[in-house]
Amino acid sequence: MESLRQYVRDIPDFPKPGILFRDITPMLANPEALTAAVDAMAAPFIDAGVEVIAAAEARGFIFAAPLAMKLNAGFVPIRKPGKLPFDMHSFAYELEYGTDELQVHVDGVKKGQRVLLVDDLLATGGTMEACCRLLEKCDAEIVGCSFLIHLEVLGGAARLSPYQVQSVLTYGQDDEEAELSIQNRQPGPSV
Ligand SMILES: O=P(O)(O)OC[C@H]1O[C@H](OP(=O)(O)OP(=O)(O)O)[C@H](O)[C@@H]1O
Ligand SMILES: Nc1ncnc2[nH]cnc12
Repeated sequence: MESLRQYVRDIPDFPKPGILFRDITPMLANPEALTAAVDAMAAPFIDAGVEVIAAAEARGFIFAAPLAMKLNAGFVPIRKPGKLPFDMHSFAYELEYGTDELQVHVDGVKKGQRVLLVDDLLATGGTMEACCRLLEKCDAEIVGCSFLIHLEVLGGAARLSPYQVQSVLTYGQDDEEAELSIQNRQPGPSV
């Protein structure tokens, strides 16, 4: 599965200075890589009795619908303010690069339904923690959280410690340091 890494492009200083952005658009553009990513995100939960996939917009949606179809589950959108038309639960949270708020319809998930939460990437965990809080307000049973990418150094997994957290690609301290040193390297003398 490490071969999927070649489809993740690193963009320094996006969307703010100091952020190393992990751009998954090359993976999305490749049919084999996209299929492999969805299959790997679903695999740990194939026999988990998942009834609903829930995910936050926008990048979470990309993986949520194919995972729902693969696991024979429904899909419940978690959206940013001003998008949902019916009564909703809300939760405000902090991001790696800002603050935001998420909402879900009060009847999106029924009491006791088994929900798998999905997102492209786990950084600080603020987004996924907000999603978990929203589903707890619905009295859902959270089966786990499935990510394509986990940025370990940002400590997001600890915020999700009550739940089973799975990721396909993990970027640790060594990856961050190696990539930062490449970005900072000065051109050497030509020989
Ligand atoms: O673990 P965290 O620190 O919360 O960061 C991870 C979240 O950040 C990104 O979404 P973003 O809010 O940038 O929105 P987008 O999906 O609309 O691009 C990403 O898709 C995750 O949802
Ligand atoms: N470093 C990062 N790269 C891509 N998406 C992100 N969302 C939060 N942090 C991110």
